[in-house]
Amino acid sequence: MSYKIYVDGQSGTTGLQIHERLSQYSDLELLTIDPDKRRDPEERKRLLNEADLVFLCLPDEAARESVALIDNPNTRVIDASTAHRVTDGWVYGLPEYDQAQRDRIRNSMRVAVTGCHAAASILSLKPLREAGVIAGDYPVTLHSITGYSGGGKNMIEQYEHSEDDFLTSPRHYALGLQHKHLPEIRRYADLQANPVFLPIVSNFYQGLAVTLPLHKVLCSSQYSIADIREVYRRYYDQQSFVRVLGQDDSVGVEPGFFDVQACNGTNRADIAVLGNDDQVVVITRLDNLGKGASGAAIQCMNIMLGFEEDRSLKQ
Ligand SMILES: NC(=O)C1=CN([C@@H]2O[C@H](COP(=O)(O)OP(=O)(O)OC[C@H]3O[C@@H](n4cnc5c(N)ncnc54)[C@H](OP(=O)(O)O)[C@@H]3O)[C@@H](O)[C@H]2O)C=CC1
Ligand SMILES: CC(=O)N[C@@H](CCC(=O)OP(=O)(O)O)C(=O)O
Repeated sequence: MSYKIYVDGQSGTTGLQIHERLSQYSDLELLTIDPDKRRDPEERKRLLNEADLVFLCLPDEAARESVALIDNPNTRVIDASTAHRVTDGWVYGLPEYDQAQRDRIRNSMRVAVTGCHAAASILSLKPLREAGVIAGDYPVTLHSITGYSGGGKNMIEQYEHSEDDFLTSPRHYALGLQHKHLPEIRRYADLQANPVFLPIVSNFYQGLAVTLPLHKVLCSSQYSIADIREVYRRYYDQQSFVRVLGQDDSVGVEPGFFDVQACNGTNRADIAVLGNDDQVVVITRLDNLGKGASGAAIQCMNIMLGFEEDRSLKQ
């Protein structure tokens, strides 16, 4: 059977990448909208209801509008926006979250793909919470360094076509500590309070790394750095898109420096446990446009439609 697929927001950063990946599936029928009508609710409604599965690659408000336009009970939705990630009736699109998540995704009509910062944060936090290395009231701090494509078309335009000097250096943002990914991080890492989360956007196109400091005195029992690495190893043992870096693995091209862009072009997340037996940091990197957006969305589609999970995705 050939499924009909529609990408709402097909000309945006994430939409274009999903389209490109879908063009490798000769057994799917891609529905496309006339570019002049791409914001026309009537035309979008027609396509949304004709499709077996739709990707929403839109700002949050437009994603909510698309969902409201769907009245075909058989149309399945994969939403790349922040709109539905902690909404009842939606499944969180992170297959590696726990043992049951793939089945939840497979059986769902509504899947919300993770935020890019959130994916790296939750992949770091969940095994530690599950093993009891940190408790739910652990005071979590997260820093995320991201390429500017994370900000979509407008930010790409700003970085690539402006002469402004301030864009040449890294910029902290979300300074009110209320970034839109906090609700999903808090819920899926099962934390009692919001982490202190501070992202930093820098002058490179794509790639992201979240740093989680672990203060050993605050961890529930005395885990060595090797024990912590082992917790991740065991947790992600069966996951082809998560790699736990060993003590001797290189984390960057140049010794002593971490490479934020090493997962670019893949759907992989790398987790590095660094430091020493007194102080540990966990750094998780991924491609914000891959595992952080279009790659994750395609991975969810593969699961939902019964394809090989890694079809068209690089590890
Ligand atoms: N970039 C990234 O790394 C990530 C992005 N996301 C999320 O994915 C979603 C899309 O992001 P991204 O691709 O970066 O954004 P872009 O700004 O690059 O693209 C947004 C797209 O949405 C379209 N659009 C906006 N408003 C409407 C509307 N009312 N009706 C129909 N179409 C509309 C735009 O159309 P037009 O061509 O007319 O401007 C554009 O094609 C967002 O929710 C974003 O937060 C998620 C994870 C990572
Ligand atoms: C650099 C930059 O601005 N990045 C975006 C994150 C992109 C993303 O993951 O957005 P969604 O939550 O909508 O999926 C931000 O921090 O808001």
